[in-house]
Parts: sequence; C-alpha cells; structure tokens
Amino acid sequence: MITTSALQVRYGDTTALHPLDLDLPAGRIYGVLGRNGAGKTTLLSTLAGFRKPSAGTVTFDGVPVFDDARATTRICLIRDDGGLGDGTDTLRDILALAAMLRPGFDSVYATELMDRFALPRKRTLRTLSRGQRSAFGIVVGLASRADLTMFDEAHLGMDAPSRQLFHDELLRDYVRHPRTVLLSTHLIEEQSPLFEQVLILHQGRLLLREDVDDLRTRGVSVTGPQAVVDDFVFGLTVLGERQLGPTKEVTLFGALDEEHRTLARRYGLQLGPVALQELFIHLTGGAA
Ligand SMILES: Nc1ncnc2c1ncn2[C@@H]1O[C@H](COP(=O)(O)OP(=O)(O)OP(=O)(O)O)[C@@H](O)[C@H]1O
Repeated sequence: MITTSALQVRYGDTTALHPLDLDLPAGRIYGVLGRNGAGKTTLLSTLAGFRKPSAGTVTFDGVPVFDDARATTRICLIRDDGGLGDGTDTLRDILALAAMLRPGFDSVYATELMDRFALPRKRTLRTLSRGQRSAFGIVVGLASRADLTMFDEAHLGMDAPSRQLFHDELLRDYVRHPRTVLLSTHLIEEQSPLFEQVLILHQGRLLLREDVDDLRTRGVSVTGPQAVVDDFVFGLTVLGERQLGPTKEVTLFGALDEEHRTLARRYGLQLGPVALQELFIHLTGGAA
C-alpha cells in the first residue's frame, strides 16, 4: 500500500501539489490523468522518492520513500525522458546495472522484451530514436518487476504497434506477477482499458478517484434522427455532438433517469457508453 499524508509539494512560489491524503492499495493498475501542469509528474516522482515533499509524508508499506533504500529498491519510475543516465552507456550496460540494483529484475524477460521491441543492445542510449528510447524505458520498467511500477508518459514517441505491444506486455506480465502500476498519460482512450481505477489531478488537487467502470456510467451517448435527439437532450448537459448525415450522436453528462430511458426506448433512440476522454475534458473544465 502506498500512502500519502498531507503531502504537499512546492516549487518556490508554485504549489504543484496541495495537501493530499491518498491510499493506493496494492495489486491494481491506476491511471493518473490531468491536464498539462496538473501535478502528475510531481506526484509520481514524489511517490518514487525522487523528490522530497515540502510537507507531509509518503510511505510504501509503512516505510518512508524518500531516501530509504528499503522502499526505493521496490519502486521503479520510468519517466518520459527515460531518466536512465546521461545517454553514454550502452543498453546492455544499463540493463546489467538495473539487474544489480533491483532485486526483482528479470534479465531473461528483459532480453525477450529487447528482441520484441527490436532494440540494439550494443548501442548507447543517446544514439536511439525518441521512440526507441521510450521502448527501452518500458523494457526496464517491466523487467524490473518492482512492487510499485510507474510509467510517466513513458510511451512518448512510440508508434502505435509499439504502444500496443507495451499494453499487451504490461497486462500479460501483470497477471503473472501482480504488482501496483501507475500510468500517467494523455492517451486516455487508448490506455483506459488498462486501468482499474482512475485518479484525476486538477491544478494540484485530486479532483476525482473512481473505478473506471463507475466513471463510465457518469455519461451516456444518445444516437438517432437529429430532430428527435435534439428534443430529447433539451435541458440536459451536453458534452459533445457528432452528425453523420441525418443521424446525430450526442454525449451527455450524468446518468439518465428512468423517465428519459423510457422516452429513449419509445423514440427508438440508441443509448451507449461515453468516451472517458469526453468525461475527462468536461470534468477538468472543458476544451477552452
Ligand atoms: N522544477 C520546477 N520548477 C518550478 N515549477 C515547476 C517545476 N516542475 C513543475 N513545476 C510546476 O508545477 C506544476 C505541476 O507540474 P507537473 O510537471 O507535475 O505537471 P504534469 O501534470 O506532469 O504536467 P504535463 O502533463 O504537462 O507533463 C506546474 O505548474 C509546473 O509548471
């Protein structure tokens, strides 16, 4: 269990995290969402013990994470910049170092992943492309098998097939070796199938924490002939709309009451799930 108590982080005059009390039980995959500057990187790097809290505490199974190897050897944070040295080491050397430092590191699995991502072991990190560097970070993050594994926008620059491989591998390895995973991302629709629970940060505060399945019920899409849909949604909170010829799809915020469900059936309107991204945009203040 990772626990924060009145955790606060300031950079000079900027408060990146307002006092935050959070318990994250082990053995789940959490999505950490938030707009630019919401505090995601600050939170993850503080949970990893990379950054000292300005106030409050972070503990992992009761051990303070900052400057305590009992906790930090069990935690792995992969950042969008890789964070794997100055770039002059070869991938082979970085993997050897990770194997030395991390008690759970699986070198056989790392080799398997290196092949699957087609990464060249003898090259230095700085000679890799952006996407290859990210893929290498993913290899280190997965093969570390750390009890708390965090990926902070770690997929940056990776192409769609590589990201798919990352997601498939994460789920496959998570089932074999359950651990706590935090994924910070702006690719909400793409990564949401991985999440069990979502944390939304907004302006340095925890705006929402909810199981993904519950979050999805906070909205509904309505599809049907334009005029009928327009009548139906009058007075309701519209998040977005799409038109395809005479058919219109409107995304609504809030669960529909029984009266509206009956009306929808009567008029032959289709009700469906809503994209998490649309809910996220609405909850964090709209597209403006
Ligand atoms: N080293 C720093 N010095 C001063 N302010 C900082 C520093 N790092 C972050 N901040 C500020 O703290 C706030 C939170 O930043 P953080 O990087 O945690 O956000 P984020 O949610 O990860 O954003 P993004 O999605 O853009 O990566 C922002 O207002 C940011 O400008």
